[in-house]
Amino acid sequence: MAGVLLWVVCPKGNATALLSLIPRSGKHKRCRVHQKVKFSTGVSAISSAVANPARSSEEKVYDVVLKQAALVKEQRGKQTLDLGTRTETDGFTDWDLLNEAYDRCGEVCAEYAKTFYLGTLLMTPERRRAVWAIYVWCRRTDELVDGPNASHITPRALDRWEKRLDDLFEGRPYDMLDAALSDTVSKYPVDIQPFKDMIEGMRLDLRKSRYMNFDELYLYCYYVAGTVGLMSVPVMGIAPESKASVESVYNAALALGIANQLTNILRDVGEDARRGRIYLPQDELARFGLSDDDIFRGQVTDKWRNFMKDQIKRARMFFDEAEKGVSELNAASRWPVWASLLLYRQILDAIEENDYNNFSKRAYVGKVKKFASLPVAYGRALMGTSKLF
Ligand SMILES: CC(C)=CCC/C(C)=C/CC/C(C)=C/CC/C(C)=C/COP(=O)(O)OP(=O)(O)O
Repeated sequence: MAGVLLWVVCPKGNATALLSLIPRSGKHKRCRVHQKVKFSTGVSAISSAVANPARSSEEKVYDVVLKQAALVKEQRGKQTLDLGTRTETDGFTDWDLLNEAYDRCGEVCAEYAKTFYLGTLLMTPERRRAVWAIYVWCRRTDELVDGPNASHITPRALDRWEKRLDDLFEGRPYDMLDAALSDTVSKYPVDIQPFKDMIEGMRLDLRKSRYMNFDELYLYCYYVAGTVGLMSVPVMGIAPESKASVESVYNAALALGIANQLTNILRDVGEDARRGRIYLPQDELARFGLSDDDIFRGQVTDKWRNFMKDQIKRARMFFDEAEKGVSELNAASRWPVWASLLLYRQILDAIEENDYNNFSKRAYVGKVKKFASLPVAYGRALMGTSKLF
């Protein structure tokens, strides 16, 4: 996921430091999305599900959204989370060791996602370290297929990673980083499904290098990035004063993951093609008179520009959908989310500024723009709820 939240301003150069921590391997791409109902999002999936018995990826993913929302609602019904009262006899044994594990997660987050890390410092200490633990697990999972050992990764290795996940959810962590997550999932209404789905995304990436249509791509994006949004909401928390439905907040979180992944895909078209991978809907390429060969050739033509305009428009629609939900989060969680959203969204502007040459020019947001976004994000975070209900 790279970046789960994490992802924010994660200087690429820091990647190596993480490696020591993480089992590595192949290379995959995280998210992109959509089509069917033109520029649809999860919300529209409900009505289309009724009309169409053959369920789309969005409809299937929306079932997961509903399940996650139900868990949070159940938790909201209870008083407050009982945090910080663990003793040395329950669950994971040693309190000091657990604190050390969380600190290590924080270090990893600080190393790989600096801006996001800074934002987490505004959260309550309990939420902050829970976010770090989730971040680190996603990072490690991503590294399985995206790190230096990626070429050695097999479906069996992913099965073992999933078994480890089951164990940590049952309070049997394998190592200290798992122990931090194990503790987090015992305290917050975090469900295992999005974690399993992220592993499924890694499996998909091992066996698939083409996506026939947006529906297939959407599912991939959900697996590798939408899941991060679903994992984050229970920890970030919904503002007590929010009048939005829990489902709509989850839907916005899902949309942010999808938007980020689509952006990531559009930015990395050339890099992916050099690895033989095309994370763009084949039917949409054909509709614009483009084929795989055009991607491998890497010439920016008018056909390509028109295709890209359409793809960027879709990614922005997912960002728009996500923006509606940020102000429903707990006040202290909004700033890091806004900051990362604004920064990632600007990558789309950078692709335009590069005249759609995403074959040989990497779109990036310069330091000045990055820093200029931070006060904007802060200002938006101060604004209250609610555009969602
Ligand atoms: C909007 C609401 C209600 C909640 C927020 C919910 C959250 C935190 C959603 C974020 C989901 C997320 C961060 C998905 C990961 C997306 C992604 C493509 C990360 C890319 O990570 P890297 O591959 O490290 O990125 P770079 O290649 O740009 O370094």
